[in-house]
Amino acid sequence: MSRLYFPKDFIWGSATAAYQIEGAYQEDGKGESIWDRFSHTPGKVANGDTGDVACDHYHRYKEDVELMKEIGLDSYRFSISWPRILPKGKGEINQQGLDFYRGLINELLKAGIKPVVTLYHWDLPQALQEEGGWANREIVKHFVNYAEILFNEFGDVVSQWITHNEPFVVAFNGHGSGDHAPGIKDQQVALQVAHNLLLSHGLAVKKFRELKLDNEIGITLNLISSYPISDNVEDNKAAKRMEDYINGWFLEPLFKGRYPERIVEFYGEKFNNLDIREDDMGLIKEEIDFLGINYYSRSLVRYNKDSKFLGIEGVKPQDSQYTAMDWEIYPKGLYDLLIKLNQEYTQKPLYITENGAAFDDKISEGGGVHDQDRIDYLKAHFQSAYKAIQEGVALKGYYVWSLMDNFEWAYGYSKRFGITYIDYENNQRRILKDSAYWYKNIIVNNSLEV
Ligand SMILES: OC[C@@H]1[C@@H](O)[C@H](O)[C@@H](O)c2nc(CNc3ccccc3)cn21
Repeated sequence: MSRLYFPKDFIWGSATAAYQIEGAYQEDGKGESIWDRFSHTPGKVANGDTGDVACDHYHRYKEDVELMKEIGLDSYRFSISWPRILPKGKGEINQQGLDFYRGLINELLKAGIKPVVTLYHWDLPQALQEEGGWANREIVKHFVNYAEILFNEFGDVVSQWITHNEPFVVAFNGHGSGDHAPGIKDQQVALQVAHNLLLSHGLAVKKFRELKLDNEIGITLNLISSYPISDNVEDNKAAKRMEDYINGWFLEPLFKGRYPERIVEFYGEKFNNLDIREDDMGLIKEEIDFLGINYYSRSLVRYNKDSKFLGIEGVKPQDSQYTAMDWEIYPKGLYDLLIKLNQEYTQKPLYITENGAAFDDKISEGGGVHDQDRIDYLKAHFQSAYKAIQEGVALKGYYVWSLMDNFEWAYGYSKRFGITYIDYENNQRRILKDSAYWYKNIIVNNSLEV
């Protein structure tokens, strides 16, 4: 056996999001979010699950920081709930909301764990949705107002800020397919939402720079590596369209100040109808300090002239392994993605802000949770990250999704991504899974045994 040693200042962390773990959905002045509304709408979430209680993190955050300390995390990535801070999305500030996050951050700092804050992880205040939400360009100033409140409140204790988590999902799952809140099914709206999200990101970064804070700011994108099933021209073009659809639509504006031409042509009138103003692309391209990457799996495609989705048909190799989300396990895709980002987009610091897998974890008779499949998944992806670092990619940290099992959006509590098991039938009891103990050893040694 040999050991792969990561750079001495490499950051090992874990990540969560407010709506997925906090619960206390109506407590201490919190306003309604679009996910409160969506999850309470019959038929939207598996088994009628909601985030009303979730992991009850709102009341158990001190216990949860103790878990992070036991695992030995260097850093913890979490999101702040906009409606906890501004119940109506704007106007009056809810001091109890600020107090909760102050308490959490204080516990993290006492434990020597770096707080990394995601400003927006999908839980828009419902009151803003009722004014059009992300489809209404007015939202940009409300987001910047919200961000400025947090920059001023926590700018001296937060290590890094992430403006948005996965604008692709907010736009296309929330406003295209409609399987995420607010459940709109309109590609034209989805494209406008994507643009307004990017614009809000750029203006929040601009505000951050004006405040002259000495921490860092970036954005997190869900990115894939896209491969053709054959080397024929049409399959290759289909794979490129897939990459432009998921990756390019956000990477190109953020780093090159333009939308990817291939897909712009495909969108045609829907693109021409967008409200894009003269300075927008320059504002979106405001320089960031790092890029966050959420990687879970690859995309393998073939051209299908009858496919209404970009002429693309997904392919699932029979000899591959799959997670409980039916996502192909493909660690090489992480390596290929990191190399491509370094070569084609940025040499800025990169962080894996999410990587992990859902498996059907069970509590064993001995009381432990033996999730060897998750250990194998993480080990293979850590090896891909290591290889990319060895080849010069400025990968500075890795956040395992997730610290604990949680509310998995439209899947409710049916999918478990955590390195900590949540026993929903037993008062949300926390049980560190074998993967947590395995991860602890990686962190202590800052190396991977292979
Ligand atoms: O699905 C697991 C996590 C989810 O719990 C996080 O909140 C979210 O940031 C997240 N993003 C992805 C990757 N992107 C994705 C989003 C929706 C559908 C399919 C993939 C996976 N995950």
